[in-house]
Amino acid sequence: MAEDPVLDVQGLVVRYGAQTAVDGLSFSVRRGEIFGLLGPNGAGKTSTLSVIEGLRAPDAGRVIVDGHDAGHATSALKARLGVQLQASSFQAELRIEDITRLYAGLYGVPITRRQIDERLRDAGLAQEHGKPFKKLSGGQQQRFSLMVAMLHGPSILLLDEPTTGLDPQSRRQLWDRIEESRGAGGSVLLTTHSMEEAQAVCDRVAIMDHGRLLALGSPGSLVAEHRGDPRVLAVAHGDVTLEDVFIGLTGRTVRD
Ligand SMILES: Nc1ncnc2c1ncn2[C@@H]1O[C@H](COP(=O)(O)OP(=O)(O)OP(=O)(O)O)[C@@H](O)[C@H]1O
Repeated sequence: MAEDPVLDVQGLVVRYGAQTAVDGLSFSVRRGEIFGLLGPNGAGKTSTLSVIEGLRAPDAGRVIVDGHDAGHATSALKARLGVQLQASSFQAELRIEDITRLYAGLYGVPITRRQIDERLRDAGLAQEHGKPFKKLSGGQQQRFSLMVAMLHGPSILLLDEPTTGLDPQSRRQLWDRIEESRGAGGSVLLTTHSMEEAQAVCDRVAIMDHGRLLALGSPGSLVAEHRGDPRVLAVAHGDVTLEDVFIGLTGRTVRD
């Protein structure tokens, strides 16, 4: 029998006044899976994440995170979620070892000085432990925020465009760390505009637009399934790629 998914989104609807941002979206993330939520600007990805995070109540449908209803943002729900904070959320002047202690306290995870050193070392930040957050490079800041998001051993990590703005080296390093978290039994839901990234790290992806699901499957299976689609062939240059499938299904029009 299939295991319960770590995240189950069923018939999700999110509205802002008269505008429907998410329009009956359903998908689930399996345990140990890296799942990519893909869509053009304004497709509804961030709105979906905000319900999963318990920041917004769904207007319809339901979201279950590791057995907990995200519609009731309880501490049990928050304990199951790892949310990567934006750089601007961290206290820029504080040393990163102190920020680590602070967040461990917020998450209710007792942490010793030695454990802080270990966490920072595992994130490749051993030399930086005494530096204020603002003195870290962009790649170091991303690695640090990923480490903080995982301090309490969440069931699923939510990463909203985790590698935007990183150089190729830092991007690869972050991919390695995302894959390591799967090795440790964790699950990941990430959004990205990089089809290369989706292809490299995601076990399965959902392509959405206008709040609706257009396609779901492994990157390889989506390419195989859609390689004969005239909309995809019309945009392909040579061998059909995931990006061709994405543009074929969502259209060439640039979104605001
Ligand atoms: N707080 C809000 N108030 C009103 N409309 C909103 C709000 N947040 C998002 N929207 C609208 O809802 C739609 C979906 O936006 P959302 O941010 O979820 O998309 P997205 O897929 O995350 O886009 P992007 O890739 O640009 O981050 C858009 O049309 C957006 O303008």
